This record gives sequence, C-alpha cells and structure tokens, in this order.
Amino acid sequence: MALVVICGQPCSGKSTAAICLAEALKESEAKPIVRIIDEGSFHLDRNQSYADMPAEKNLRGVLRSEVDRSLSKEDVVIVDSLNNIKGYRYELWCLARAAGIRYCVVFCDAEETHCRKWNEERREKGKAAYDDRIFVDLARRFERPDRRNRWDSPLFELWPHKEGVTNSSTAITEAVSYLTKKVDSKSRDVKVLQPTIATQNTRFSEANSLYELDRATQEVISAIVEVQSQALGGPSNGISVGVGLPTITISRSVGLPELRRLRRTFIKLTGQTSLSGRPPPSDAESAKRMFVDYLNRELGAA
Ligand SMILES: Nc1ncnc2c1ncn2[C@@H]1O[C@H](COP(=O)(O)OP(=O)(O)OP(=O)(O)O)[C@@H](O)[C@H]1O
Repeated sequence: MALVVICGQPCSGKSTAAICLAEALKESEAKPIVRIIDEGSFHLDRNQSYADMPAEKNLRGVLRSEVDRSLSKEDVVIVDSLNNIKGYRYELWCLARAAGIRYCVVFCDAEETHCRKWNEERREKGKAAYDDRIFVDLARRFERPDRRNRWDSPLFELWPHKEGVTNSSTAITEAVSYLTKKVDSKSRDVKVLQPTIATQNTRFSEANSLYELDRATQEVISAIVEVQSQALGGPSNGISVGVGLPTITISRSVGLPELRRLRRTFIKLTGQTSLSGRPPPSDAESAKRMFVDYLNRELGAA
C-alpha cells in the first residue's frame, strides 16, 4: 500500500512520530496493517551501528533489505531510522516505485540544540543514548529533505520542539489522509508510484539493457564465488572481471545469499534513471563496471 520514510536528526522525535503515525493509521477508516522497521527490529545498538562507515553502511543495507522484503500493496511500512542521506532516501523511493505503491517522507525538523538536550536527558535516565562523538558526526552529516526531489515528496513536516508530536499533529493527519485516500481519476494530489519497464522483472523490454544487466551481474557474482572458494573463505581482494574494468575489493568473505540480495537490489536501483541522472547501463561492460563500483561501495572497507 505504502512506504513512509521518517527522517530527522538523531534524537529528534522520529520514533515518537512513527508510533503516532502508526496509531493514527490504525484508527483511520482504512485501518491498514502497519509495520515499523527500525534498528530495534534487529536488536542493533545505536552507537555500534553508527560507529564507523562500514557499520553504518551495514545498517542501511539491513534496513533496506527488510523494507524490500516487506513492501506490499496491502500494508503500510514505516522506516524509522535517521534516513539522513539523500541517496539512501532515493534508494528507498526506488523500492516503493518498483513495488508500485504510495510513498511519502515525514520529517522531524527539531532544532539540534533540542535534540542534544533530549539525548542528554535520555542518558541521565539510564536509557540508551548517542555518544557525543557520534551525535555530533551524525548531526553534521544530515542532508535535509527537499520536497522538490521526487524521493522527498510529498513531505510532511513536524516541529517536535515547538508543537510536540501527537496522533493529531497536522503533519500526521495529513500523512494519514494521503496514505489512505481512495484514488480515482480525480485524485491528482495522490501519487501511486508506477514501476518502470526496467523495474518490472517480468516485462523484458525490447531494449537489451535488462538482459545485459542480468547477465553481466551474474558473471560478476560467479567470479567472486569462484575466487572466494579458492581463497578458502578468506577475504579476496583485487578480483578482476575483465580487462579495463575496476577490480573488486571486498574486506571479508561474502556468502552467496548476500551476493544475490545485493545483485537484486542493484538491478532494481539501476534499472531506471539514477539519482545522478545516468541512464541504465546498455552494454555488458558498463553494467559490470557499475555493479563492481556498487559492490565496492557496499562491501568495501572504506
Ligand atoms: N517533542 C518532544 N519534547 C520533549 N522530548 C521529546 C520530544 N520528542 C522526543 N523527545 C524525547 O527525545 C528522546 C528521543 O525520542 P525518540 O526516540 O522519539 O527520537 P528518535 O529521533 O527516534 O531517536 P533516535 O535517533 O535515537 O532513533 C525521548 O527520550 C523523548 O522523550
């Protein structure tokens, strides 16, 4: 039915907003099944999850895979996490688009001084709080949503430090209305995302790009599996997949299920025009190059 991305600074009231939205949705006429996906769903510790870039990437990957698995035409999925990176919100939007469902962003726009104070109070009460170093780093790197971007739209804004957050906050009520409104030909304000040809796995276009993408990524996976089996499960650096192509540098041994999952996500993400405006790869070589770059980003040490 829909994907809702909650975003905001650390300790800005995101979980409070997610719970209020879930309750308000359940009280609405449509009464959808609502599922909140957050770090807590995986028993992940805040400070460990944001300790460094590999840990943070891993957290994003875990949440994204769970979102991908959970999206359906019937339920509302709320991702309650920082969702602070523009490119990551784009990836989530792509998943909603591939699923052909509604999408919106709820932004907890609390001022940093308040977030810091709430974090301190949380610590004083003996609850899990962000370490100072991590709080400062996350606050600095936050990329505010901008409603002009498809992946930040529609945008419902909350100001927790000014108005608090309740089930009847204006942004929550507006989000519920947007998510549950019956769509007919006159509902121009509600957008149900439509999968592009490239995101519909069953509809191969006359253009070769999906076929090439599929085959090229499969070849890359096979190369990794082969080298890893020779390295007896240890990390395998510098795997070559062709002359003139970048090598694969991954910091650990990666199992086939994880490689398949990454491949599936990559195909979904690149099977359409990307954030940078780049078209999907149209030949095997560029497909391999993009997939290797993607794997190095997702699995590399940096
Ligand atoms: N409007 C508010 N007024 C006062 N305190 C608040 C408000 N919103 C949240 N808090 C406090 O801030 C703390 C964090 O709230 P919450 O868990 O909703 O934030 P969060 O953004 O989800 O945090 P995190 O980034 O850790 O996931 C809680 O202790 C809560 O009591």
